[in-house]
Amino acid sequence: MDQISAALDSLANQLQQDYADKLPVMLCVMNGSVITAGHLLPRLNFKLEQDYIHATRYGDKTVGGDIRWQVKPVTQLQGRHVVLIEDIFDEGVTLAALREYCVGEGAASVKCVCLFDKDHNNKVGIRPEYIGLTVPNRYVFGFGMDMAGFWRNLPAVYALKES
Ligand SMILES: O=P(O)(O)OC[C@H]1O[C@H](OP(=O)(O)OP(=O)(O)O)[C@H](O)[C@@H]1O
Ligand SMILES: Nc1nc2[nH]cnc2c(=O)[nH]1
Repeated sequence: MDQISAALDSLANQLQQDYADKLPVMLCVMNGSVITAGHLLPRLNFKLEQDYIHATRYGDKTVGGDIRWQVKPVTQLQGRHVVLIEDIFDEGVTLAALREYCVGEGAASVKCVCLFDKDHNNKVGIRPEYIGLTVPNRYVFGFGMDMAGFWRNLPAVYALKES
């Protein structure tokens, strides 16, 4: 928990430096990022707009599938500096789709702040601009991330037992 807290402080400092004068739209990527966003946003003391976007590809599974779009943001992204708030960067498929969507909506810039980066090389190519901590290449849950739909509420991060 101390490590998570320190990582959130560091991410907030970086965002503070880069976005204080940009009136960004911070998009919480539902569902997993709700806890990350809830801890990160109060650490920022500049004017911003907050909204959410909901795309998912894991559902109750531990392996990702096709992206399912659930909700697109109500806030107009045209000409805006968009910051996607993510809990975990795994293969990068979700982030690639989210970026493409925001660029397609005419965002002036799109960057991503992500609390956890999973340690493996099977990534689609893009990376979040701001990363908090690295987690091992295991299915993890807690701090917003689910285990078969449950345990998002755990205050720390746990790894599923390897079979
Ligand atoms: O880099 P990727 O391999 O695409 O995986 C990362 C995505 O997976 C998780 O969402 P998930 O689809 O599990 O939905 P959830 O947030 O509702 O749990 C997480 O919140 C990211 O959005
Ligand atoms: N809960 C959870 N969701 C993910 N989405 C992509 N990787 C993961 C993971 O390790 N855990």
